[in-house]
Amino acid sequence: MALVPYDENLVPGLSKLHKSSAEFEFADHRLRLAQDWSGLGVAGVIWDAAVVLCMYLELAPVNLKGRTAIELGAGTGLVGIVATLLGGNVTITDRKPALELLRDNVKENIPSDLQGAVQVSELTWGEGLEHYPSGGYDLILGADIIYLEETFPALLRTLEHLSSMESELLLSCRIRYERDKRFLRLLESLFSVQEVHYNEQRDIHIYRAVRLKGKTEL
Ligand SMILES: C[S@@+](CC[C@H](N)C(=O)[O-])C[C@H]1O[C@@H](n2cnc3c(N)ncnc32)[C@H](O)[C@@H]1O
Repeated sequence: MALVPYDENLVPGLSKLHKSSAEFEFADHRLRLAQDWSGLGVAGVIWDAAVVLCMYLELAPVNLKGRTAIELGAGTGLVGIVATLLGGNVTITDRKPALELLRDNVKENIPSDLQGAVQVSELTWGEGLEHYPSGGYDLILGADIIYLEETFPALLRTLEHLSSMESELLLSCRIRYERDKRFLRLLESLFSVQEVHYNEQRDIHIYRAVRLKGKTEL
């Protein structure tokens, strides 16, 4: 449950200019995450999709215990941190500029006995995928990562590379534009996609996807 959920409506205002922090309570832990809009833009703040995905992971029957998970486009790392606290072995990823803040947030919010269950690493969609095990993750997580049409083919390639027939993909997002729906249709070329949750207050959808049998080519 979020103690002080991030309010996206504040972004166009003063909060844009400053570094700040946001507090949450998830998985019986009090979390305090640093944000840095001025330095990192969209990667430096916590989006509603992340908060709603954490609520879903905590309350819904998503089993993380002992499972391998990877978070894509993690930004400040809230989802990956909560997934680790819920028992997952989690790789939290984003582009290089976001990694310093991510590492700081992981260090601050994951107790020392769980630090071995989490790693932060660079992953720009579609690049250097050979560094990540093909089909190597039980759970692939992404909050508010469907928004740049030019990244859609690389994002889909990344999801294909990371997933096996047994993997589960959970994507949370606000549908802002037609192009967001276009990505979901693209996703359906390789995955069976189902909406499993809608948070009306925050207008956030969560989609669960599993690989379609026999579909391996883009
Ligand atoms: C809207 S933010 C969401 C951040 C975080 N998941 C959240 O919900 O709070 C989008 C994230 O996707 C990342 N991103 C955008 N394009 C990317 C790419 N080509 N490869 C990897 N990450 C990317 C950004 O760096 C940013 O962290």
